Formats: sequence, C-alpha cells, structure tokens
Amino acid sequence: LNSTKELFHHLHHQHRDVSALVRFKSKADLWNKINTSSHFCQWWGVTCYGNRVVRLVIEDLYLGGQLVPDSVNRLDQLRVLSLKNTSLTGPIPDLSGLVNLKSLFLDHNSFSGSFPLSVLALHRLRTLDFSFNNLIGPIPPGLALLARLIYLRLDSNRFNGAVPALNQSSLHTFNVSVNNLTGAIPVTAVLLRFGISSFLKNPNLCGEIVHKECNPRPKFFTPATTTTKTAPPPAKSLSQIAQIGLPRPNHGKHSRFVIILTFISGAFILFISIACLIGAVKRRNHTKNHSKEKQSTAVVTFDAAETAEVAAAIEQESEIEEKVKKLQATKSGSLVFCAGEANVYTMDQLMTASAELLGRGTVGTTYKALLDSRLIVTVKRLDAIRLAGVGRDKFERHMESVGALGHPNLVPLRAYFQAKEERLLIYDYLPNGSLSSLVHGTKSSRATPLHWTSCLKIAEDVAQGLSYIHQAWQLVHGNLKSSNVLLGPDFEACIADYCLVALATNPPLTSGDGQEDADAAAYKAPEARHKSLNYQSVKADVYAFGILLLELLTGKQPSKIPVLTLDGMMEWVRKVREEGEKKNGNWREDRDKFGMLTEVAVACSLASPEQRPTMWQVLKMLQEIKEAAVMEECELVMDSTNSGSS
Ligand SMILES: Nc1ncnc2c1ncn2[C@@H]1O[C@H](COP(=O)(O)OP(=O)(O)OP(=O)(O)O)[C@@H](O)[C@H]1O
Repeated sequence: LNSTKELFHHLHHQHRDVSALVRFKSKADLWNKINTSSHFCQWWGVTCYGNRVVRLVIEDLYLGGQLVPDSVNRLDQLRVLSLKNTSLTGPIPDLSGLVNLKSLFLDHNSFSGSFPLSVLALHRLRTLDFSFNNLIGPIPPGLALLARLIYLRLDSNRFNGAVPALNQSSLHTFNVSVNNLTGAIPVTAVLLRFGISSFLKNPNLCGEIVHKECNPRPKFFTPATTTTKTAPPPAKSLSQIAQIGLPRPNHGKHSRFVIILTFISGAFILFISIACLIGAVKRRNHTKNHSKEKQSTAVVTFDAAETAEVAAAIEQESEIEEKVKKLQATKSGSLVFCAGEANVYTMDQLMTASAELLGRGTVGTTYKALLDSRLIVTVKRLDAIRLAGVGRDKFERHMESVGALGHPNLVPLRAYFQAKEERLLIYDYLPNGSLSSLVHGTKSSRATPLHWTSCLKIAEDVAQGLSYIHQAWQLVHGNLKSSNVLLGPDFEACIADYCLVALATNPPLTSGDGQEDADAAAYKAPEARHKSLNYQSVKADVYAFGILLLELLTGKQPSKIPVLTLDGMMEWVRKVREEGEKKNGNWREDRDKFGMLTEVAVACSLASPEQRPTMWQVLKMLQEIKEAAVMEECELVMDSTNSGSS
C-alpha cells in the first residue's frame, strides 16, 4: 500500500513538473525554439533527477515571450534556473515556490518592473543574477537575510534608492553598478571588500568606497529639480518592526502614562502649527530652491478653518498647497517622521500610550511606550533645561540630519516632535538590553564574561556604526558608552543616543551617583575633559571606543581601567582574563586574539588625538584580526583532516 501511495505521489509531482514546463514554454517560447517532441526530461535545457526537474538552463536563445506566473514557479525540485540572454520581457513573476533553488540567472533580458520580493524567501539561494535588465525601484534590504548568497549581480538596471547593508560573509561577487542608486554606501564589513567598480555609474552614491564625500544634509540644500539628492537610507516600517517579535509588555507593570502632560491643548497645537507653517512659508521664500525637498518630512497639524486661512496666504505657492492637501489627509499630529517612515501613528496615539520608565540619561528621560497594544517604541523626552539655548530651527535641522542616518548598527530614529520646550525623539525599542547589562549584569541578570569572538563581533558592529556616522555623514556620536550600545533581535550591537550631546547647552544635573559619574567620565578623551561641556570630535569618539573595548575584554567598569603603556595594558588584560578564567572554570583562552584586540583598544585610547586611528582604520584592524582567525581555523581543520586520513 505504501509503495502504491509513493508511486501515486511521485506521478502527481511529475505531472506538476510537466504542466509547469508546458505552461512556461507556451508563454515564453514564442517562436517554438524549444524542441518538445521527446520525454520532458529530454527537452532542451532540462535535467531531471528521478524524473523530477532539477535544472532548467536555456541560454542565448531567442524566446521573446514572458515568464508567466505559475509556470517555472511550480518546479519545486529545481536547483538551477538559468534563462540568461533569451529576450524575455515583462515582470519577473512570483518565484517563491522554488524552495530548493540555489542559482537563478535571469540576466541579459528585458525584464521590467520591480525586484521580485518572492526571491527573498529562497533561503538556499547562492547565486542571483538580474544584471542587464530594465528593473526599477529599490533593491530590497531583505537581501541581507539571504545568508548563503555568494554571487549577486544587479548591475545595468534602473534600480534606485539606497544600497542595502549586505553583510553576509559568504558574498564574494557583488555588483550594483550602472543603476540610479543614491545616498551613502553602508559601511559593512562585506561591502567594504568590494572596490569602486562594484558601484560605478550611480552618480548619486557617496561614501568612502566611491571616494565621494556625502553631504550631511543633502535633502534640504539641493535644488528640488535636480536628482542629485542623497536618498534616505532604507528604513523598516513600524508595522514591520511590530512583526519581528518584540516582546509583549506586561500591562500590570505599566502605569497609564500620558507622555506629554497638559501643555498640548487643541488651541495650542493649532497655534504652533500655524506658526510653523507660516514660518515654513517665509523660509521657503528665502530659500525657494530648497523647499520642495523639505516638504516630504515636515508634518504639521491644523484643521479645516485654519487650513483655508493659511491656504489663502500661500495661494501662489502651488507646492505648499500640495502640502496642505497632504497634511489634511494624514492628520498625523506634529510628529515628523524620518527617512521615508510611514506616518503610522499620530501624536494623539503617542500621548495616550502606556509607558514605562527605562531610565534618565544625560540629555533626557527614556520611556518604553506601547502604542495601541501593537507597537512598542522608545520615547526620549529631552531635558528642556539642558537644551535651553537650542532654537526651533537648529533643533529641526539637526534632527533632520540625524533622522537621515540609517545603518544596521544604529538604533533607528523614527520620528521627532517639538513644541515650545517639549522635545521628543521616537526610536525603535530594542528588546535585548544594553552592552552594559551584558558585561556587568543587572539586578535580574548576571554578568557574562565574553569569549574573544563575542568581543570581536560586538567591537566590529560598534565600529561599523560609528564609522558610518563619521565618514558618510560627518557627524559625531559624542556619548559612546556601554549603556548606549543596545542588543538587537539577533543580538547584533546597535548604537543608541547618537549625535544628541551636540544639542546640549547646559551641564547635566548631577545624578548624585558618584560611581556612575566616574564611569561616564572615563569614556571622555583627555582633550575633552577641560574643554567646553559639549566638546566633541571624531577622535574623542575613537577614544570612547577604546575604553569600551577594554571594558568588553576585561568586564571591568570604565572607571577601573588604568592608564598604562601598551605592554602594561597587555599584562593587565591578561591578568584580568586569567582571574576570570579561574572563576569561570573551563575557558580556553586565545591569548593572541586578546592581545591583538588589546592593541587596538590601546591605540584608540592614546592620550594624543592625532595618534589615534580613525574609526575606518579601526574597522580594518578588527577585520584583519577576524580574517587571521578564520585562516587559522581553516588550517587547523585541514591539519586534523590530513592527520585523520593518514
Ligand atoms: N531604543 C531603546 N531600546 C531599549 N532600551 C533603550 C533604548 N534606548 C535607551 N534604552 C535604555 O534606556 C535606559 C535609559 O537610557 P538613556 O539614554 O536615557 O540613558 P543612558 O543611556 O543611561 O545615558 P545617556 O543619556 O548618557 O546615554 C538605558 O538603560 C538604555 O539602555
């Protein structure tokens, strides 16, 4: 009975393969070039295994038709699909049924439409070639999740938007040249491996790899009619964030909390909003060329009567009228959403969210807020006294720059708000705590002594995020420390609180906790200690990174890290690790690797800023350590294989 069932099953699948091929041929092969007179496994380009199609390779043949839905997509045993240079047209259909596919070549055709998102579901994919087609729209950031990808060619299409932050170490061929991509090339270890040739002929790409400096605020200072603006980096939508499994908060713990208390009455919002809009119009008159771009992010609330009044005042301004219509439609409060973020919640919803205090920091108080029982965000309420001297425009301009940053190792800023002295920043909520809790423990969790590979991974993540801030956007973090490095859903390190201290005009109120202050002070570079209160520089960030790396390697609080020469520091780190080893039993330390990481940390924390490396150089050093370790590992495996076989 079983074998009858199996036979039936097999025949059913075979039939599926035949009908898939027949449908493919009927719509793609307009000139009947594929000979189908024999058994389907003998068709031109078809290879079977056990009468199931595993390869379909038809190349350099004029087919001229379309790849229609429900044709090749039904070949669920297919490993290789290559239809290169076959003059196919139309969109690339759903391919999510090709669950076993390893290689997909659709290059040198005339495929149009957008990148087929179904490809992102093909987790076995190693080779993907869509080059030389007419594909348009963004390259999906989800490509970064195809962990086995070795070969990716998307060159010579019409793709636009940002380069996704690919970082799968398997990738050895990558090309997105001759497209319309824009913005800063993400600084990931893997993308850094590829030279300028992988990115050529995308006139609006910038960053170290293409030797072109990015403008930190291109959106607002580039004439709207040109296309030379830097596109906002890709940002996950808030609904996507909700889907990636943020933990459900305990409602019992949440106090019903109205984030902004009493100052926003309806009339007040109206007043501020109209003032903003009129201000915007005035500014627009001064900088006529620049206003168009700004419209995409500025969002102001007002109601119908005031709309009519304001609209009358700006009758001649057709672009502003557009804005009026858009704003009437969205009614999203005075929240300004960053980097293309959809307006998925309003100020009202944010105000009535239940919130939990996460902590008080240098520039404000941070809450975890639950919006409509569906979305968790982090809200930072900036300290009005610390930011007292910062005007509305300055704040807005600064947040526009910060909001345009986008990198896998930065906690995304989603929106911001300001009214009178109230200023809020809305970030993604990262569920896995901070690096500080990981290294030093909390009330509820014990400290974890980190293996050198974890130290290296975290250091590399932080170096990537920081290097991106420095070189692509020429901003400065200003407050790097372990409580500002958070762990993402995959325990990747993400930098928080970036570029905020620049706004502080008054010193913080002392916390009264001497220990905490001493630790915070230990990250400060010597040259910054006696300068003005918000002195910052890229080299001061590098210094803080050095201290953070020593904290990671030793598990010691920053204030307990001594100032030593290289040899002294090597010795101290070794001793601390050995003590940890005794306490924690069976660790097999790799002293060389700790030594190399210590050298990097010491170079970063040198007293003289000129002698410290740049974050870019630090990243390279860390990558060299990683590559050396991988080589060693390979040699070990080969040695043991050889000795096993002899
Ligand atoms: N996006 C976030 N997701 C999850 N936790 C966060 C987030 N941002 C901050 N936190 C946590 O909230 C707490 C308070 O953060 P906050 O930034 O206000 O202070 P801090 O990091 O201690 O000091 P500083 O303001 O100097 O950076 C910290 O424990 C921090 O790890």
